Amino acid sequence: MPAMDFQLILDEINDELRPLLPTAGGKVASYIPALARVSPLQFGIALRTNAGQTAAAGDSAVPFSIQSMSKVFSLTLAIRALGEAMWDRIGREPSGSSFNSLVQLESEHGIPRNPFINAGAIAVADRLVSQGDAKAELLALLGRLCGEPVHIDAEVARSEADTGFRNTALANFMKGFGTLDNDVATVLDVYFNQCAIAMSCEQVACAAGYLCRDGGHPLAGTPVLSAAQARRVNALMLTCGTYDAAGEFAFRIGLPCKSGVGGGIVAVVPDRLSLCVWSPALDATGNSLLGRRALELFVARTGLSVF
Ligand SMILES: NC(=O)CC[C@H](N)C(=O)O
Repeated sequence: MPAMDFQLILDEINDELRPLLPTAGGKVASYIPALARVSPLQFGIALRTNAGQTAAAGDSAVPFSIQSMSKVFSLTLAIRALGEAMWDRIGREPSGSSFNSLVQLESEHGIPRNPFINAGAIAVADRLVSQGDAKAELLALLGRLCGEPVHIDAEVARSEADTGFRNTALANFMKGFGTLDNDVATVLDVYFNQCAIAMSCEQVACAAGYLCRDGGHPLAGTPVLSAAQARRVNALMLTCGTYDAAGEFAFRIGLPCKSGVGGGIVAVVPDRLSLCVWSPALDATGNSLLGRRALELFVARTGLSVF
């Protein structure tokens, strides 16, 4: 099989989608004021192969708010620290509900369906708070994974905290059920700050590289997770990573994906490559509209999919 020209493929996707930016529709996440100010007229895509080859197009070097893509990395830290015990109070089923939904928590006794909906990620943040300085550890992990320092956008973090009424409700509700060990304000501070980490497509594509390498560090090769743990994170990304659009993503794209309301989507082709696409305008399920289209085009052009 001839080697694929990934740079050409990403250039073609950028050329095809960029002209659609003004008319494609979708909306930037307006419930977080600092995100509402981001221009929707941006599109970037980047990938890194297991051989270390990189390709990138469009606004691939522009840092953006990684938002819920951070949940992959916080889950990774928690699995590293706790192993199987990580799952004592967090489920592994798709929710079929929106990312910030409260509705299942009541009948399910405060146990969040999975670690990628907000409730689940807040419960993961609680586990990390019990382990030490969660914010510092997350920044250190991401910095090591992409080989460059990353930082928290303080304005976005403040904005999230100022308007995080639903997340505060989720955390209090879980605290009432005994799902959280630590105080709500401390846990939410970690959650809001992890969502406010700023990274570019190129950095995220590199950082997620352990998920297509059986858990091996993308730059150093040392284990970040075991192969079995990495496989499970990928399974959760496929089934739960894009919330109530996860079935549609599996159907149309067929790759483990994790989205964020900053407009980023990180995707994994196991044993092959990791990629990240970013465009801030979101569809009704909170997933990047053109990001999804870009992944569909990528899979159609390359034939790469887990199915
Ligand atoms: N889907 C997301 O990216 C949601 C993250 C966002 N910070 C929130 O809590 O609402």
